[in-house]
Amino acid sequence: MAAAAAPAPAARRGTLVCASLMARSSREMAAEVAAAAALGADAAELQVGCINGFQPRRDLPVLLAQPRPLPVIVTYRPKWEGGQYEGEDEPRFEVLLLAMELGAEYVDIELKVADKFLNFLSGRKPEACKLIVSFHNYEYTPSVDELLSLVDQIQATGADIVKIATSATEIDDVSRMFQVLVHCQAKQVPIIGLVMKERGFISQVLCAKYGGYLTFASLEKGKESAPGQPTVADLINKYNIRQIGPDTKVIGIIGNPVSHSKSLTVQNKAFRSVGFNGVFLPFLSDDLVKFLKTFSSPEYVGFSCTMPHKETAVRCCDYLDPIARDIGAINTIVRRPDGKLAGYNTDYTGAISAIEDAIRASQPIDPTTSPLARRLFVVIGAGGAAKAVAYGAKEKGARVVIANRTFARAQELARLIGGTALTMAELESYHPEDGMILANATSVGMYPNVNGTPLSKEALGNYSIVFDAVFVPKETRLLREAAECGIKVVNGLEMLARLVVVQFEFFTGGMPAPQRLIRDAIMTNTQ
Ligand SMILES: O=C1C[C@@](O)(C(=O)O)C[C@@H](O)[C@@H]1O
Repeated sequence: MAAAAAPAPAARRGTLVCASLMARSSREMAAEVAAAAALGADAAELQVGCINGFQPRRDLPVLLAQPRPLPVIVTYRPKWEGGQYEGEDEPRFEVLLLAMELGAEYVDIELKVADKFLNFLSGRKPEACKLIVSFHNYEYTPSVDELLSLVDQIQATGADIVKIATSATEIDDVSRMFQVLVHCQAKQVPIIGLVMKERGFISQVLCAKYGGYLTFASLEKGKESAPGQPTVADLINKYNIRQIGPDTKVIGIIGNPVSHSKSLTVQNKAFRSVGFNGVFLPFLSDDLVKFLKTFSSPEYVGFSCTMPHKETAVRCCDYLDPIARDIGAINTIVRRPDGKLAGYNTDYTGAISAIEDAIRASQPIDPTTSPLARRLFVVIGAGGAAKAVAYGAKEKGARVVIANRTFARAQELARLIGGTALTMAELESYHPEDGMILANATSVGMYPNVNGTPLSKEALGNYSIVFDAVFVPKETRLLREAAECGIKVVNGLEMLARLVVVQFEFFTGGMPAPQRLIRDAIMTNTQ
């Protein structure tokens, strides 16, 4: 999105969090409304077509009985718009009218039949009930012009609230919806504008930044009414949607996959703890170049890059940290105030400082020099992570040895950094001196292949420290066997905790990171 400016604070009201409910009976749905209220939702959408054997005169009074824990939207979606109802329009209109008469705060009607519905109502809509006129596209997101024309068509029906829900085929689609939200905000048109499906996820959170009237959420995982919907609890507790406003800075992790990343929980928690007005989101994207072009406005201040973008990211930056340039991979991008992108590699910082700290904790060492200086440092692997660890160790003055299954790649990396290469067979008996450090920078041993290990237990006895960049599981087979040999181990979470701290400081423009909180969240959080 070429810089859709966020609306002025004064024009903004809080975006409502609405639990969209699809229970099979009216009692169950009424209980879910109460559960949604307990989770902190502001409203509930009652998808009455999901109720088995729905009998409006029996079920609506149950659902709309006063006092109600939350204001409700009554939706009775026909099959032709992705719902369950298969009959004629008129009986459905009768149900919506009954819902209005029973005090529903909102009723949803599809754009296609909105005029017909209003004719049917002929003035019988109670003043207090707001009419949402909705349009859904379950396949794609139209152009901005087409979306704006839909807004006009919906407004022309006399709708109180415009609702447009489209689908994302790529994350960039969402930016068009944001432009529509901004346009409507300026014109004071209440709009629910969301992009469904996994790649549209950020729209459900960031609509709060762009003045969306309401966002939908599920009561719990598995109960989504639309693909890619967040839970009420995640919107409120993980993404801090109540704190999101026009000035909120946007940060996130770009990659595929990204939804597993611990950074989502940890960075948002850390932002909240220091009062930083930012939100950290999953940017599920296969095209980094396009993503950075699309989300180029100044409030998108930082990005964590993960697979498969760490190398492409180097080419996207206007400025590169010198070591990151040597490594040829970055995992952190910061947008500078002049709009230029700066790239850093915090993987190597995280890994190297985790190992240094472990050495410092076990022996008194001159704090002015690195405890890695002059040590023999063996790296297993020759990919991006290995490059980062090897460059980091070299920079600290270690003598670096690279071992890799494909020996030619070990030789190439060794040549690049000025080290030595070994075959994996040679590594088994490699023991030129005591006090060596071993770092696994391959994915061997990572979940689900937890039985894998890059080096035999017998060979581990040659080292005084063993580090594993793998952090799922926390204790890999390599680390377990090293510990059994009495060797000091450093796990990948130690690296992650440190790299996330550095990323936090980049993303917040230098705020001191809440290190204890980040560490605790990384060590305990299972996601
Ligand atoms: O390896 C990692 C972890 C990470 O992917 C995450 O899930 O937080 C983020 C990356 O920037 C980093 O290099």
